Order: sequence, then C-alpha cells, then structure tokens
Amino acid sequence: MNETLSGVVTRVTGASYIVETGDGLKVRCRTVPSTVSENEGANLVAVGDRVEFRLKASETDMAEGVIVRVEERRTSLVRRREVRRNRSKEKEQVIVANIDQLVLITSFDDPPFNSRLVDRYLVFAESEKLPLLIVVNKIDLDEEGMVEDDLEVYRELGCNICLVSAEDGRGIEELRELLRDRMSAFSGHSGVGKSTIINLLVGREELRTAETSNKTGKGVHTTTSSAMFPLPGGGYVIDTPGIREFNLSGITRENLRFYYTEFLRYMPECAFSSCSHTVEPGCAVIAAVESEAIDAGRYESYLALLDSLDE
Ligand SMILES: Nc1nc2c(ncn2[C@@H]2O[C@H](COP(=O)(O)OP(=O)(O)OP(=O)(O)O)[C@@H](O)[C@H]2O)c(=O)[nH]1
Ligand SMILES: [Zn+2]
Repeated sequence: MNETLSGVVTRVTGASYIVETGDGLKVRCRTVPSTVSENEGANLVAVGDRVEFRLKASETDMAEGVIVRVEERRTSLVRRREVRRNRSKEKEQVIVANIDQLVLITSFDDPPFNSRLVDRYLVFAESEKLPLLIVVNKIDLDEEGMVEDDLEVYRELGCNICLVSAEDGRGIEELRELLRDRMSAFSGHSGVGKSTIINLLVGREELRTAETSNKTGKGVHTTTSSAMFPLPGGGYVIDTPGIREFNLSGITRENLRFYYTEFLRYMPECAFSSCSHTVEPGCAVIAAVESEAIDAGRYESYLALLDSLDE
C-alpha cells in the first residue's frame, strides 16, 4: 500500500486531482502539507504535471491517493497577470505543465481561415519558445485547393502545417503521427471542428466524460479547467480554453518585433537600434516590405497587433 507510483495529472477540480498512470490506473489524489514541489513560486499542481503519489484506503469506487512530490516542469503555460496588479508577488498560475507543442485548429471555411489569429498564435508560441502546429480542418470544403493561397506565407516561414478533414478523414493519420508521444495543447476558435477532431483522435467516450465534469466544475470556481486525453498511440491531447487564456500580456510594444521572426534578419540594418518599424526613417523592415521580401499581410498584422498593445 505504501509504494510510490508515478503518473500524470489529467484533471484539476478544486483541490482534487485525477492522476493517471501509464498502465491506465486512474486515481483521485489530494496534496498534503508535506507534498514536495520542485516548482517554486507557482501553483502546486497543474494539468500535465508529473507526480509521485501513494495509494490510500478509498471509501469510494475510485482509487484514492496522496501526492508526495510534484516534479519539475519542463514547460508551463501561465495565466499572466497584469504587472500593475501583481505588485504583491503573487504566485504564477500555471494552466498546463509540460506541453511539447501548441496545436492551433483552424478551418478552411465555415468559419473562414483567419490569418490574424494564426499570427497571434505564432507570436504567442514564439514568446513561449514552444513549437506551433497549424491544423487546417474542413479541407473537404476546398475542392480547388484554394487554402494554399492562405498558407503560402506560413509555408515560407517554415511553419508546421497539417491539412485535415474530420468529415472524410483526410490527413488524420498524418496528424496522429505529429501528436504521437507528445503533450499537445489544442486551441481554436469556436466552430472550426476542434471537438470533432479530438473525438476522432481519442474516441468519443473520453470527450463526453470531460464535458460532463467541465459542467459540474463550473459552479465551484475551479481555476483550471483544461482537460487532458490520452491518445491511443501514446501522448496526450490537452483541450485548452483558447487564446483568451493564453493572452498576450507578456508581449509589449517593445518586444513584439522579436516574435515576427522574418523581421529579425533586417532589424540590424534599421537606422535606429530601437526602431519600431512603423514611422522611423531608414527602417530596413519597411524597405523589405516594399521590396516584397517581407509579406505585406504579415507586416499589417504586426501593425494591428502593435496597435492593440498597451502603451
Ligand atoms: N465540412 C466539414 N465540417 C466539419 C468538419 N469538422 C467538423 N465539421 C462541422 O463543423 C461544426 C463545428 O464542429 P465542432 O467540432 O463542434 O467545432 P468546435 O471547434 O469544437 O466548436 P466549439 O464546440 O464551438 O468550440 C460541426 O457542425 C461539425 O460537424 C470537416 O472536416 N468538414
Ligand atoms: Zn525598422
């Protein structure tokens, strides 16, 4: 009864954590004052954490345990607070730990492909030093291959792109390969087919379970509501609440320029070292836009995003 087991936290509901082991055991765990954390200054347990736990006598149908140690996080997605509001050195709120990649689900149409949204995610992924996989769903609606017009700029940037149709199954096997043995955080705008894709990948039962507990969780002020699903071939899909959770508040008017990676090679040539690439004379980025070395749409999205950031 006292041996230590290890597993991954797949759900957080208040102070109760579901931990799953590699061989399919699901245990409802709690922490105790002696629980050791290898992550200082952050919340004790988040979805995606690797933990050591001990089983204890259970009074319910479900196995129960106590978390003895939370392992150091390789990566963490943090709910950022505004700096002004965080004078009191509050702890970081980690939403998901140990993510290997971000997966943005978009659709060719219905809703139409949204380059601005892709650009926001690219900035976010770059600032978090996480790879981004762009999945374009509903390619069954694209008989003429028009999506390539939208994707050209992202192909040139060297982005990871996967075209799929949850409707007719195209590309799903390729997507499975890209997800195998990794922890992937999914997000996307409503209606792009994210739930349909996750259902296909993990099996219907899993998602239905998640939806039920999400609903019951709503009334009790849970701070973390990401749901994590094991993939049959190994790895996990984490269904995250979307860009509003991963907000860009770590991005400032000063650092945004570094996250448009195609600007980087031109920036040293700008006349002013602090050039914002907007109005300055001798701006090499603007010159590169004019000579079409930098995509005009991407530059416009930079200006729009810059505009939306606080002074
Ligand atoms: N034509 C087509 N329709 C699809 C495809 N995948 C999903 N849909 C449809 O798109 C609609 C939205 O799918 P959902 O899976 O509910 O989308 P979601 O992204 O989870 O949206 P929310 O639940 O609002 O977050 C549904 O009517 C699906 O049947 C696809 O590959 N092709
Ligand atoms: Zn410049």
